[in-house]
Amino acid sequence: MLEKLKQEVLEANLALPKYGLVTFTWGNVSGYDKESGLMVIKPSGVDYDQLKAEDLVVLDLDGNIVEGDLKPSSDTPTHRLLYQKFPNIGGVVHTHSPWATSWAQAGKGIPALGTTQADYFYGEIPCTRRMTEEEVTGEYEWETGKVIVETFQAIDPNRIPSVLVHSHAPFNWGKDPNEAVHNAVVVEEVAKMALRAYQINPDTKPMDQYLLDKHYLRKHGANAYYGQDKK
Ligand SMILES: O=C(CO)[C@@H](O)[C@H](O)COP(=O)(O)O
Repeated sequence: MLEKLKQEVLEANLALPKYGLVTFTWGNVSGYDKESGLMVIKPSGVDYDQLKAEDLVVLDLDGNIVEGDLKPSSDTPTHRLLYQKFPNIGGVVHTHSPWATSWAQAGKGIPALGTTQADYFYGEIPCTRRMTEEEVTGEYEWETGKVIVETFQAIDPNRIPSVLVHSHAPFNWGKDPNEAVHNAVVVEEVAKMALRAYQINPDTKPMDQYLLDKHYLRKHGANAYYGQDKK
């Protein structure tokens, strides 16, 4: 199981430059196996074209390294907390993809303006509040996870599998690393489309609820959870 998860995480990290989501090493993907309680994440600062399965770091959700010689991604605490707090997810992606990061820097969520977003997100992709000086100077990456979880108190993370961290960049998730990367690509695309829509028409309004329902619920079902559309 762990070797399979490592391969999935390796391929998902290699997909980041392939889809234009990263510059240098500004991104990381992890995967989580609920049965073993172990996660696998990219090592910090390693170029994607140098990355090998044996470089990946295996940890438990308390942050204890179980396997791997390299330093885990600096964002590991954020990934850990999302796995602890968001049941059903098995993959997390963090990038500084430029269009979505522009919305995060502006402190604005991405409204659902069209069916491209509605096929993956049941509404607006939210932006967190600003982090306090105490949070930033404290256990920063852990506190980043806490601000994300706080943002989802009234939002179902299964139905909106992405967030923009204010003044930082997007975090995305899914049932596995591959789906998390897929969602990260969609966020970058809808971020670009939304900004252009507002440039064309500053008075652009969010899409109608009936159209959002049609596209999201047709694809995910009324009680969809990752990997198990409830009938
Ligand atoms: O958000 C940041 C830095 O602002 C990090 O995500 C880096 O962009 C990647 O860090 P490593 O995964 O290489 O530690």
